[in-house]
Formats: sequence, structure tokens, C-alpha cells
Amino acid sequence: MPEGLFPRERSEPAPGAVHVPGWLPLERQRELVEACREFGRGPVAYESTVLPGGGVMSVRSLHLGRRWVPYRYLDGVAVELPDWLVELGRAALVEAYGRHRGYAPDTGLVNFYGDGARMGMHQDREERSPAPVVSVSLGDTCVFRLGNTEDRGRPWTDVELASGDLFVFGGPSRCAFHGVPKVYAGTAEPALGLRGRLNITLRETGL
Ligand SMILES: O=C(O)CCC(=O)C(=O)O
Ligand SMILES: [Fe+2]
Repeated sequence: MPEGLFPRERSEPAPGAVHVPGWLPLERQRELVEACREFGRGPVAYESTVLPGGGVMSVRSLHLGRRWVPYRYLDGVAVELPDWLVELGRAALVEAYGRHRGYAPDTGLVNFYGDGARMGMHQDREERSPAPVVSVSLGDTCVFRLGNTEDRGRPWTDVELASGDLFVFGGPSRCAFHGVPKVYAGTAEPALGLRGRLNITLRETGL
């Protein structure tokens, strides 16, 4: 359980993967939570993704820019990825790697983890661009499992992602398997005004 007793330090759990705890101050987190609420008012919505086997994902997802469906990106865009999220992605890469190399994400995925939601081990591999994935967490703390590039199994490293944390995976970790096996319900800072966990990921599809 996250106890908040120990300072959480920046780490590089695998080559190309960088975790920056507490990257965003509370006020910025609140703005992002409000923006995620606003996105859900339309014209796109938070929806549970149905997998080809019939399973339904427990997270509810909203797509900005290019829309992902299992396991490809659709043509066309219902809602543009806002410029300020592109800028956030660039700032994230500068924070993680010292430069952003013209990072131009064209898809943003907002995942909401309500009670009991989790995400199985998978690769983000429908993009053609090798540019990193930027991930920002809001609300409840979770266990983020960063695996290897071969399969869903071990070796993996578990990292706790709390509200305001940045996680970037690029380079040799870009196609690492990863997932969210656990969310610690009720751990969000009450002042954030969010029950559950939100995760924003930015990617360049290269499509
Ligand atoms: O929620 C997270 O931290 C990870 C989300 C993720 O892996 C994805 O949307 O592909
Ligand atoms: Fe992913």
C-alpha cells in the first residue's frame, strides 16, 4: 500500500523508461482532471472497449485525435488533440530525456479506472512512429507493471504511479509489455476532486 512515508525518487526502471514522481503540482492536476471531465461532455465519450474475443475492458476510454480500436487506428478524427496536450507531451519528454526532438503526438487516450478496473499486460504497438509514449497519472495511485519486450511474463518491474506522476517509455522500452494490475482505491488527494484514477497517454501514430 502507498503510505506516503518515503520520498519517491525519479527512476529509470528500464532503458528508455523514466518515472518522474510528482511531476505536476496539485493545481495543474486539478486543471487536467477538469479538462478530462470536459472532454467527456462531447462530442466523444468515455466508453468501454470491447475486445475481439468478446471481453470488455474494465477501464473506460476516451480518444482525442486519432482513435484506436482493437488493434488499429481508424482514419479520420472526431476531436483534435488539443495543442496544449501536444505541449504537455513535449514538456514531458524534455523532463524525461532533456529534449523532445519535435515530438508531435496525434493521439491522446484518456483512461478512467473506476472500482476494480485494471489493464492487462499488452504492448502499444499499433503506431508506426518510434516516438515515446507519454503517460500522466491523476487520482488514485496504481501499480504500473513494466515488463519485457518478449512476452507478458517476467521479468517485470512494478512502479507505483501516483497523481501527478509522469511515466515515459521510449527507445528500447517503447514496445515493452505493460499493464496496471492494481489501483489503490481511495488514495487520491481529496482536494483533487476525483474518485478513481485517470491516465492520459500521448502517442505519435506515424500514420
Ligand atoms: O493506465 C496506465 O497507466 C497505462 C495505460 C496504457 O497502457 C494504455 O492505455 O495503453
Ligand atoms: Fe499501453
